[in-house]
Amino acid sequence: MKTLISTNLVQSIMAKEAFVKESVDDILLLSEWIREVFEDGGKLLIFGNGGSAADAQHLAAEFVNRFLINRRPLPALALTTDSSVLTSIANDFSYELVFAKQIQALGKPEDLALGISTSGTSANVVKAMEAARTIGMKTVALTGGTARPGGDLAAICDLVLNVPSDSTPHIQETHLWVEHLLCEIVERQMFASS
Ligand SMILES: O=C(CO)[C@@H](O)[C@H](O)[C@H](O)[C@H](O)COP(=O)(O)O
Ligand SMILES: [Zn+2]
Repeated sequence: MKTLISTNLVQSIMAKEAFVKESVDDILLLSEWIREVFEDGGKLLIFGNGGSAADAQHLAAEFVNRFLINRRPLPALALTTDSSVLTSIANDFSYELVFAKQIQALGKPEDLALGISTSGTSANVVKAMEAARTIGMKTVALTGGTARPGGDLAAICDLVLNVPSDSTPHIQETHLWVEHLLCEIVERQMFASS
């Protein structure tokens, strides 16, 4: 088990290193887009399944409450939290529409849709991105994979930050890392006095 621990740790670090090597410019670009959305009166709408649903909620909480700096609340909403909305859409229509219908209800052109999917192929995330595009929102995906980087989301999003790994847990660990990093960059750019 000690070998498993050290191997797992090395592979997790390698996933993050490979991601940064490929995507450092896109991380900075996304931080600029998020800052612009907040400064221009828009909001983040964030969604994903399973562990990525937890990420969506985690990230929204960092922006609405605070990350490292006490400052005004920033508008970010996870589309994964209202069980009445989620179950009624899934029950009456299909699970594929649970995020898309919320995007149609809440999304404005000045908003940014942030979809989180380790495969890039989850149909409900894809349909939400299509809905966001129709509204004229910026569309960004955090994804993973090596054979088809970005999966189905690659073709329909304005920006895809892909973790070049085939391990779902290590992709998720990298997503959480970059989500925290984005919070730190945006907070510093908007609120740090020095
Ligand atoms: O957390 C994990 C696996 O580590 C799972 O809950 C995982 O998020 C779920 O299987 C998701 O449904 C996977 O969806 P996606 O990342 O491919 O869009
Ligand atoms: Zn997980």
